[in-house]
Amino acid sequence: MLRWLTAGESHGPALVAVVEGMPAGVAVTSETISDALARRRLGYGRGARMNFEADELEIVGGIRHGRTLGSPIALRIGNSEWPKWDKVMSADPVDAEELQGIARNAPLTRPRPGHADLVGMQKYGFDEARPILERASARETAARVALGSVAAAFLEQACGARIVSHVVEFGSVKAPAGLVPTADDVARLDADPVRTLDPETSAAMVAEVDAARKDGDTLGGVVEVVVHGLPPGLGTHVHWDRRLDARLAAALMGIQAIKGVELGDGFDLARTRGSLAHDEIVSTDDGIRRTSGRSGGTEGGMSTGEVLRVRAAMKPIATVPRALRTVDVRTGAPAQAHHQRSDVAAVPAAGIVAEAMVALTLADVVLEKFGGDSVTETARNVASYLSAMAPA
Ligand SMILES: Cc1cc2nc3c(=O)[nH]c(=O)nc-3n(C[C@H](O)[C@H](O)[C@H](O)COP(=O)(O)O)c2cc1C
Ligand SMILES: C=C(O[C@@H]1CC(C(=O)O)=C[C@@H](OP(=O)(O)O)[C@H]1O)C(=O)O
Repeated sequence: MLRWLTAGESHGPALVAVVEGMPAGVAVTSETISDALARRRLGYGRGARMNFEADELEIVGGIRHGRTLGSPIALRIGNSEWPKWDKVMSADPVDAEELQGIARNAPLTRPRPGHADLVGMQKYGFDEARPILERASARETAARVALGSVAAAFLEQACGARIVSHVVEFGSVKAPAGLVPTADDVARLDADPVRTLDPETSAAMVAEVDAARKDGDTLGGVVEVVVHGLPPGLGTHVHWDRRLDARLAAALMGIQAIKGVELGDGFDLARTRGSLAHDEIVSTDDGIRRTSGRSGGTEGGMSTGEVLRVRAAMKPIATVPRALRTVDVRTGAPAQAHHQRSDVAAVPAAGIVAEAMVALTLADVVLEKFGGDSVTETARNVASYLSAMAPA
């Protein structure tokens, strides 16, 4: 079983991530993890911070000479913003005079609708939003992506599964239906400003972001994560909380600003007659297969062995430049929500985070089913299961 945890604030010294339960022998280097971190910074619509901040990766433990050791893997991602925030975010008390005149220390008393500010202050007993937004911030997703890159390496080496994501909706622009990327499309998708397959759609999405920025507004969208090469039978029909689709939905819903998840054609299936909604089963030279992929690669809470396809809907960024109505919690008077530098949209980045969450979820499920103290052992167990599987 895989256990993992992240810690750290958006403007603190660093993010920290630990994963425990990863088998030994997984080939992974600083480059594997740094490349994943760099992919998360891509994407049209992100704010200034993405340009000047670097994710400073340090592998603290769990990997030696490019292979996991089977011990907990501990990663540190330094925030290069830290020197500007060392007083405001200091762990130890700072003299009031030292804080005076630091503009970024001004109390944030005008909570943003759609962010964690207000309810976080109410629940945790703070009179301003800084202590809440620091952890609610999706800066934390860098730590997940770092861990996700290790999980993705394990999946590929244990069972040949490869993960890719793409943007299928950005604001009101939709990618043409039926375009499903292969694992070899990753470089092409990463080179596209909005990580979508169709060039015309890409241009329209870029224009949509430009229009929102010009209007002082923000956007959301929908990303799809696609996994090729998963074995059938991950997850189970016997317990609600061990269904693969339920676990994927929870993992994706656990990403900041994700408000909807669907497996395969999800909500569209609800509008379709049964005769057209399901994936018919046929016998082929390649064994028993499905003729289509509407279910998204799960039936009865188990992977079918077909392509896994899961979508996540991201709401528009809450820090709207054309600030929304709120209340100044100091005075109770009507006010405009605070607005500092922010993303116009982060949909392409959310796709990379979604890949990481899917990788961590699938790695956990694969380890539950196949076990293994080394990745070689896991791979052997997968091969043995597949060779004995019937009917096939
Ligand atoms: C990659 C990524 C980047 C984000 N960037 C911002 C941002 O710049 N400004 C903002 O207000 N929200 C941003 N968000 C969304 C907030 O983190 C999120 O809305 C907030 O934590 C409240 O959580 P909730 O939307 O799930 O209710 C981002 C989310 C993701 C996944
Ligand atoms: C820093 C990241 O994303 C941040 C997520 C975020 C939010 O409110 O979620 C707000 C912004 O931070 P800031 O207010 O400091 O500009 C984003 O830049 C990152 O993804 O690395």
